[in-house]
Amino acid sequence: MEKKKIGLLVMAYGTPYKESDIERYYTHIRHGRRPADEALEDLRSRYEAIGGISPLAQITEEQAKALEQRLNAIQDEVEFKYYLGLKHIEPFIEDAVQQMHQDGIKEAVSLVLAPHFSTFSVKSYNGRAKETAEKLGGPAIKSVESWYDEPKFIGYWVDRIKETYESMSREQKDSAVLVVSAHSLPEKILKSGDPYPAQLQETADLIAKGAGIEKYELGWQSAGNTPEPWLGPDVQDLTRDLYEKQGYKAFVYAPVGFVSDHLEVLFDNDVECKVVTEEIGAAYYRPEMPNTHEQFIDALAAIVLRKFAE
Ligand SMILES: CC1=C(CCC(=O)O)c2cc3nc(cc4[nH]c(cc5[nH]c(cc1n2)c(C)c5CCC(=O)O)c(CCC(=O)O)c4C)C(CCC(=O)O)=C3C
Ligand SMILES: [Fe+2]
Repeated sequence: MEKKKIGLLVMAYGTPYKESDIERYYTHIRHGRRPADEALEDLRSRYEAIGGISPLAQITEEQAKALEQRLNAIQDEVEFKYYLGLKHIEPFIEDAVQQMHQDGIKEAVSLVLAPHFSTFSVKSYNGRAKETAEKLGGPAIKSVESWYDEPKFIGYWVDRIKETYESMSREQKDSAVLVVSAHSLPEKILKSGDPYPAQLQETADLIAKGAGIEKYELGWQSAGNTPEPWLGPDVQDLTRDLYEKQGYKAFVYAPVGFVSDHLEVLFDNDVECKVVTEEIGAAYYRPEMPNTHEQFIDALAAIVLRKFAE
């Protein structure tokens, strides 16, 4: 008998596919307002600094494929079929839902490739998916809201961080600090009781406990360039501040709000934070991002199956 097909809607931020996509991508992020030339040039130069374009598009696709494969390997009741839905470039979330509908998919599970819930990010991804499905009359979508405390996801970071500390000299290890971070958001999210900061704190506590790390700090990164206040401390400022107050000799960055190698990590951590650690003469460490690591794909599979069974 043929197995029932279940849509696996994998959603992610999206990135320009080529240099000439940068302008329309940035315009989409800005809700249709074209960025000023200077801002556009700034973004272009950051992509330039990480090799011209981001590896994110390819990694996202590989993650979705690996997750589909894993889900179909660990159960044989249904067949999962992945659909990629991006926030700021095609295939958009709406395109993916439309495709599931056309393919006759009646049930789907949606997952955002970002662990922490916020009204700014995950809520809008899931909202766009559900709204499109309602308009079309299907599929029925079960949405994962957050997975910041999934044991296998925590386990991924615990293992990477342990490996990192084990690679250090005794002297570094004795004066090292772990900086756990996520993308900053405008401070106004706090007024509506957004769970985002508390979820990051919990991820950090779980990872530190698992890795047996006592010295760790929460940081925010990649804040937007707007006049309103954003959540802080920013990871660069935090690095300087920690060095001045505690004299740490090694900084280990775990940007756990992200799951792939992309601009925010390859530039905001690997270039910008590194500039600061070099300035103060401290060692810079940034463990590998989850990408398609087996342990991480396993974590995602567990999360999807649990949601599907609800
Ligand atoms: C919460 C959050 C996540 C994590 C959750 C999730 O993944 O959803 C995330 C991820 C990402 N953000 C990314 C890229 C960008 N985000 C921008 C701007 C913004 N992000 C915001 C929020 C988030 N962003 C916000 C509130 C703005 C300001 C918009 C405005 O109100 O104006 C801008 C504009 C220029 C700039 O500010 O740098 C760019 C280029 C890339 C792709 C990198 C690549 O291409 O490799 C990724 C994975
Ligand atoms: Fe962003």
